[in-house]
Amino acid sequence: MRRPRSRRVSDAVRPFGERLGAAMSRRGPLCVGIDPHPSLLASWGLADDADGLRRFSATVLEAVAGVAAAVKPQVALYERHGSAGMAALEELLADAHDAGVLTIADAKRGDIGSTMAAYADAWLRDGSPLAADAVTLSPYLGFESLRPALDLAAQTGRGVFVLALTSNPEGASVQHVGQGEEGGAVARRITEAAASENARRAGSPRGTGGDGSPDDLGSVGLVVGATVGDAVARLGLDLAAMGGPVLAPGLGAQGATAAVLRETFGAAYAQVLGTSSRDILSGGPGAGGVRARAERTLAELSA
Ligand SMILES: O=c1ccn([C@@H]2O[C@H](COP(=O)(O)O)[C@@H](O)[C@H]2O)c(=O)[nH]1
Repeated sequence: MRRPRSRRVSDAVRPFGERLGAAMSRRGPLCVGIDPHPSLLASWGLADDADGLRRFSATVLEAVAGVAAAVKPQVALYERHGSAGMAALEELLADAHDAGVLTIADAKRGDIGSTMAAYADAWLRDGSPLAADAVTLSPYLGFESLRPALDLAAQTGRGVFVLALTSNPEGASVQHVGQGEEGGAVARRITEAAASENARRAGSPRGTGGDGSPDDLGSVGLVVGATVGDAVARLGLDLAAMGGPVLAPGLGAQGATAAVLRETFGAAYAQVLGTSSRDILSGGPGAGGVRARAERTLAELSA
């Protein structure tokens, strides 16, 4: 039987950027990805079904609740189980909320405005069964097509992470286009659009506190992979001026290290939330093994 759900309304007064900044100051800059791949479920001795997802998710949450600033469930890995998988995701989102851990739904949504409003409603509306603290968005239909999500997130104290420079090698074929031309590369234009959005919402420049603490972050963040090498500098992405958090996947299984992350982001490092999934999750099946890997990753990111 499903247990009663928490209401999961936003705490109205505090925007996502502020809440994430506080969590990063308190716990450090780690986001743990919850990616229940079939191979991981098997190595944990769990069935590749909704019950397996539930047990996996609950163990990871228990393991990292006091360690990670946020968790990032990979929606596709719940969606592949249909409605039962999505119910398991709903439970994880509610449990994380109750445990005081911020949630970033990695759904990579993006569509024409009218449909975008429905995606926004699903992930960012108070009382929605799938409401998370933030959701990842794809700007391939144009940054402005994301308007319904940008507006609803601002209204409900939630956040978005817009794909700018993804961690996969194929991303460059789209995201680097325009480099050297007036206006710059696609990734730079997305970064500038996010900067305008954060500045408009704040009414004043946002950014880090200047003391290395993620103070006063905006609620519109970007996804920039930990594996992008010198592309941030080469394409002229001004992440400090962007003012929002930077979600950086690619640690561990995709080859990036904490040292690489520091080198890649330089002055904007205080805004960076490093995220790792498989490398930490392979510490299971016990919560202790997952926690140990999360603590090790956090120590490296905080060193
Ligand atoms: O550019 C991106 C955007 C999202 N991801 C997602 O992050 C995790 C990474 O998992 P690892 O096991 O740590 O490699 C996964 O859910 C991706 O879909 C990304 O890797 N890169």
